[in-house]
Amino acid sequence: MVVLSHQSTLNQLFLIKTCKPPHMFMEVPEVDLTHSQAKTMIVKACQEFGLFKLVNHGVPLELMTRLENQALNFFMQPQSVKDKATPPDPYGYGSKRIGTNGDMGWVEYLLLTTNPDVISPKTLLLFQQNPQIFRCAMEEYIRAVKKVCCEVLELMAEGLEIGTRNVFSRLISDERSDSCLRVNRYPACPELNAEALSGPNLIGFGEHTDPQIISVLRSNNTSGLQICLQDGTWASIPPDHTSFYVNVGDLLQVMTNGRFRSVKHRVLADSSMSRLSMIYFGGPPLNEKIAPLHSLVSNEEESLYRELTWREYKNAAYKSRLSDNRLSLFDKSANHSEVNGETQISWSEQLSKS
Ligand SMILES: C=C1C[C@]23C[C@@]1(O)CC[C@H]2[C@@]12CC[C@H](O)[C@@](C)(C(=O)O1)[C@H]2[C@@H]3C(=O)O
Ligand SMILES: O=C(O)CCC(=O)C(=O)O
Ligand SMILES: [Fe+2]
Repeated sequence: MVVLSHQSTLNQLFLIKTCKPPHMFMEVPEVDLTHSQAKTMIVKACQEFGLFKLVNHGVPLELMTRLENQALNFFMQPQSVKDKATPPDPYGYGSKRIGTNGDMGWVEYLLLTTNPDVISPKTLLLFQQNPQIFRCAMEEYIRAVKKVCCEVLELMAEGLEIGTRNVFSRLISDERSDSCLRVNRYPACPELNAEALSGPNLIGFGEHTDPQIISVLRSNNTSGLQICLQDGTWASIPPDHTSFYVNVGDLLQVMTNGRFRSVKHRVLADSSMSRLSMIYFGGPPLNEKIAPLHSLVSNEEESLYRELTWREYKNAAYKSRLSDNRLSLFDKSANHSEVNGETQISWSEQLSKS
């Protein structure tokens, strides 16, 4: 058994008994944003994996590292200083606790809204040393990543042969778009070293799908991200600090009527290197009605999901545990399913009763 230095019960919570996959998963689809066939490659990847690596995206490495360094400056402060920062509600600084429903991970993070009006006073208190430099780095990064995100969403619409090119991107470019930026730091955990190849792993961020439309992730060169493949096995994604990994979120699965997979993913901590990731979560305005697009549904019977607003879905998601299947709430077939002649009470019904 792995003996963690502090031996706290808390640490035990983060251990899972899977063996580390021996190899990196090298079959992750790679899409060159400037390639003439990018739209076809994106659609294929989103159907098969729900994730792809994006290269030639045009965002300068310097912009990424500037924000990364600002975040590291923040994380390197003494814990007592960080603990005085805004607790995540949901925005702010958090450590080990993810969300408010009991999920824990070997991670500390900043969760920030991308809406500049909301960024201002409260969040800026987090960055005591030089708030303006942090703010500037963040705003420039968000502007660049949002542009890439919209380009990708337009290629998705084209690839799916939906007449309206901006059917997805308009939801993110809308000034009321409810998007956010998360910066996660997974500290190295040397205590894992002894049994690194066969022993249990340390969960940095437990398995989940992202509730929004799309997520654009950039990390340093430390591995840890894994996706769940269609056969249920976990595959380790090779890190690349110059590229983005783009993954499908729940709302995009709904809008594409299940053609795109909102991919289940998780992060494992490393014994020797800390991982720093920055994820842009593209969400629509809160009042936006989300439903399968008509052009992707041949008749009403084939529509897999009922209509929802992002507000409704977000509220439900934030009441759920990380690994819950939140989409079952809006899955027409799952809600009142009968198994062996008995009506199953779905997770959503349990939720509304609680
Ligand atoms: C346990 C939770 C954390 C989370 C809100 C939730 O109740 C379920 C979804 C979680 C998630 C996953 C993707 C993003 O990291 C996130 C910001 C989001 O929108 O949904 C987190 C939420 C969070 O950390 O507050
Ligand atoms: O930190 C990472 O690499 C991924 C984290 C993640 O999936 C999330 O914050 O939703
Ligand atoms: Fe995620």
